[in-house]
Amino acid sequence: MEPKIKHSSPVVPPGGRKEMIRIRDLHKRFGDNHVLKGFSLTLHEGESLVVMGKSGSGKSVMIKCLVGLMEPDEGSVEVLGKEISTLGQSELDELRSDIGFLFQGSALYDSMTVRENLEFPMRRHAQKLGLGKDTLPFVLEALENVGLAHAIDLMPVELSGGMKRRVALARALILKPKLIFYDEPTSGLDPITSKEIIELMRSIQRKYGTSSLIITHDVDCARVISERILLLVEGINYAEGTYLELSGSSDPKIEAFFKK
Ligand SMILES: Nc1ncnc2c1ncn2[C@@H]1O[C@H](COP(=O)(O)OP(=O)(O)OP(=O)(O)O)[C@@H](O)[C@H]1O
Repeated sequence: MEPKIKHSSPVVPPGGRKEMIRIRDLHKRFGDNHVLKGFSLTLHEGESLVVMGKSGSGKSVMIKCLVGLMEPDEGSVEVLGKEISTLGQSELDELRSDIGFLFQGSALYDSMTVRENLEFPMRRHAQKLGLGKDTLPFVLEALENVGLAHAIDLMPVELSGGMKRRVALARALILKPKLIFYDEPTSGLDPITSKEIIELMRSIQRKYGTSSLIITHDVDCARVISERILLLVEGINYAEGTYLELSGSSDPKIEAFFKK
């Protein structure tokens, strides 16, 4: 029997869970290159949604539209109940403080210690968060969450690739964001380190109930971390379902994602 997979249709919230992200009928073109052709996505509160798509399918374009770095040609993009296209710069900045980002390459500041790297996003939002001068307890809690409290005074050059990724994860989480976006969280890591990062993402997800949007090519990451997977194919949300539903599909366009 074919698995039950939704094709190109918006998802009904399970049990009426709050919608943290709601994208509807998103279109984005660059000249003749029509990248997103009516893409829709819903992320519910506390959910881990994985988006998979081939290289060049428009995953980064979708994320940029989500955070207001790119304007959609058509469609609606709501994050935490706010329509992105209606927000001014200061409202966008405020919204971004509720979002944690873990992007490819970790992007730590090489001239700052681990502690300073973690303090950086806190300083930017200190007023909103009502933070005083003593950021150390926050930094320590964030580092303890990723098992790196002992590395607080090290420089990025002294860290392994996996440690850098863990520090970047701690930094993404230090403001206890409502939402976290992961873009290829395991790219460039060996299989054992990838597994460690995936496990950390899972434990943090459980501890804080953060809603997560994860972009990945890594099938193991998708299997372990996702409650739901959405496949972006030819500009639309081609299929969505659980890992088991999708990986058991005989549709060649779906099968292609799960072949090892
Ligand atoms: N600013 C831009 N100007 C013109 N074309 C762009 C721009 N940004 C993205 N594109 C095009 O949009 C398409 C989707 O790009 P995008 O970076 O979103 O792909 P992706 O799915 O994130 O790929 P990857 O997995 O390789 O990172 C590509 O054809 C790309 O060339």
